[in-house]
Amino acid sequence: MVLSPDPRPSLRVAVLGCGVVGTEVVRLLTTQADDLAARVGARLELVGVAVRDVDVERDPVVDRALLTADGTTLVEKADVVVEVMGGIEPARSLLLHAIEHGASVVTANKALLAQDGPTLYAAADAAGTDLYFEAAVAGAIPIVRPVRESLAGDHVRRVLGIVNGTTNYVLDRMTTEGLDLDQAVKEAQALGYAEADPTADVEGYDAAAKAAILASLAFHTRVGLDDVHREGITAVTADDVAWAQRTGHVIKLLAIAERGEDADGTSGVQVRVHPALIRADHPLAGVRGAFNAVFVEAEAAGELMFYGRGAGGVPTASAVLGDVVSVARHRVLGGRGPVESSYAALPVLPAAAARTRYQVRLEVADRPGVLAQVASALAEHDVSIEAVRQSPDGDATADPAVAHLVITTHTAPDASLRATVEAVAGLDVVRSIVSVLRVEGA
Ligand SMILES: NC(=O)C1=CN([C@@H]2O[C@H](COP(=O)(O)OP(=O)(O)OC[C@H]3O[C@@H](n4cnc5c(N)ncnc54)[C@H](O)[C@@H]3O)[C@@H](O)[C@H]2O)C=CC1
Ligand SMILES: N[C@@H](CC=O)C(=O)O
Ligand code: NA
Repeated sequence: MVLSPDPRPSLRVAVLGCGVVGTEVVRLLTTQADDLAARVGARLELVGVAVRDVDVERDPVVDRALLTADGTTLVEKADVVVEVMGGIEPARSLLLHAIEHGASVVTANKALLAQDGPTLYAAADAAGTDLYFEAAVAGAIPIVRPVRESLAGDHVRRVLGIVNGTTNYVLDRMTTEGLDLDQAVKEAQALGYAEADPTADVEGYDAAAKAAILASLAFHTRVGLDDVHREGITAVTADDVAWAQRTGHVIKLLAIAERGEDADGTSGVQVRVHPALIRADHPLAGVRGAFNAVFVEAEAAGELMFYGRGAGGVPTASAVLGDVVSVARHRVLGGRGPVESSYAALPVLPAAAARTRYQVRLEVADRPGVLAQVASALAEHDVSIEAVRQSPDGDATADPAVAHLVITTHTAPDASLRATVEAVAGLDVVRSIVSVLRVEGA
C-alpha cells in the first residue's frame, strides 16, 4: 500500500540542551508526534538538539543523528526553539539569535528571564514572534498562563507559595526523616530536581527568580532578581525544624509578592523569598516532597490555589510541550501570544516594608522579672506578643540558670521586628538569640 504524504505543513523544532528536561521534551515530541500534529495542525519536526558534547552516552530516545554542538546554526533553521540548557550564556544569545531569525521561543530558564526578560520580550516583540515560559515557574503547574492571561482582567493583590521543589524536598526530608541538609540535597540532585549548581536552590536564587517572574506578571511591573529580598535555607537547623513541630508549625521556603506601602506611605510591590513557619494545618504545610503550591489572591477572583509537581524532567517537559503547542498553533493559525505588560511600573519596596510576624527563640537568665524585661523591649518598638512559651520539660538547656523562650509576635513591619530583635539581644538577661523565623500564612 502506498501511503499518501501527510498534507499538513510541518514546523521545524530545535531543542537547546539535552539534560533532565531536554531529554523528556525530546521524548514527548517523538512519542506524541501524531497527537501533537493533530492539536497543532502541523507536524512538529525535530530538526536538531544542541548539546555540549555529541559523544556523551544518552537516552536512546534521542536520535544521535540530531545532535549538534552548533546551537547557532541550529536555531537559524527552526520555526520553534525550545531552550532547556539553563544559565545565562549562551542561552541568552541563542534565544536572541533564534528570535532575530523569526523563531518562536519557549524557555524553562527562570534565571535568564529574571535577569534579562525585558530584552527577550523586546526582541520577540520586534520580530513579531512568541516568548513562552510556563516551565520557568513551578514546573508542571500552570501558573504563568493563569497569571499572564486568565487573570489579565483582575487586580492581583498577593502571590504566595512554594516555588522551589528542591528546598521543599529538603525541608520535608529534614522534618520527616531527620536528614541533614547535605544528605537531602544529594537526594534531590539524584531525582533531577536540583539546578546544575544546587546553590541556586538552597540559597533561594531559583525561588527568587520565579518570584520576580510572577511579580512582574501579576503587577504589570518589571521586577528583576535584584529587586527580590532573598534568604535561602542553609541557616535552617535540625533544631529549628524540631521547634517548629513543637509549636505546631512546619518550615517552608516561601516566595511572596504583594502590594504594600513603605513607611513614608509610598505604594508599591514587595517581593521576598525566605524560610518561614507555617501553621501545620495550613494547606501549604501539606505540600510535600518536590511539590509546589501557589496561592494567588485577586480582587475579583478571590483566592486561587495552584498545586502540582514543581520539578523533575517529565512534569517540566509537560509545561514545555504545552507552550510548544501554543506557539506552534499561532504559527499555523496566525496571531501571537501576550507581549510584556509592564505599564503599571510600580515602585519595588524594600523588605523592611513587608508586614509579617516573627518567632524568636532565645536563651535568657532563668530568674524572676526576665520575661517582663523582654516584653517591655518589644512594647517599646510597638511590637505586641501573640504567645510566649518556655522550653518544655526535657528540652531545657543543660544549664539550670538558663531558660529557653519562644516568643511569637503579632504582625508588624519587618523593620520594627528587626529593630526589636536587636534591642532584645542587647538586654543583659538575654544570653543569645538562637533563631529568628518569620511566621506566614496566618
Ligand atoms: N530540572 C527541573 O526540575 C527543572 C528545570 N528547569 C529549567 O530547565 C532548564 C534545564 O534544566 P535541567 O534539564 O534540569 O538541567 P540539566 O543540567 O540536566 O540540562 C542542561 C543541559 O544543557 C546542556 N548545556 C548546557 N550548556 C550548554 C551549551 N553551552 N551548549 C549546549 N548544551 C549545553 C548541558 O550539557 C545539559 O545536558 C534550566 O533552565 C532549569 O532551570 C525548569 C523547571 C524544572
Ligand atoms: N531546581 C528547581 C527546578 C524547577 O524549577 C526546583 O527545585 O524547583
Ligand atoms: Na509552570
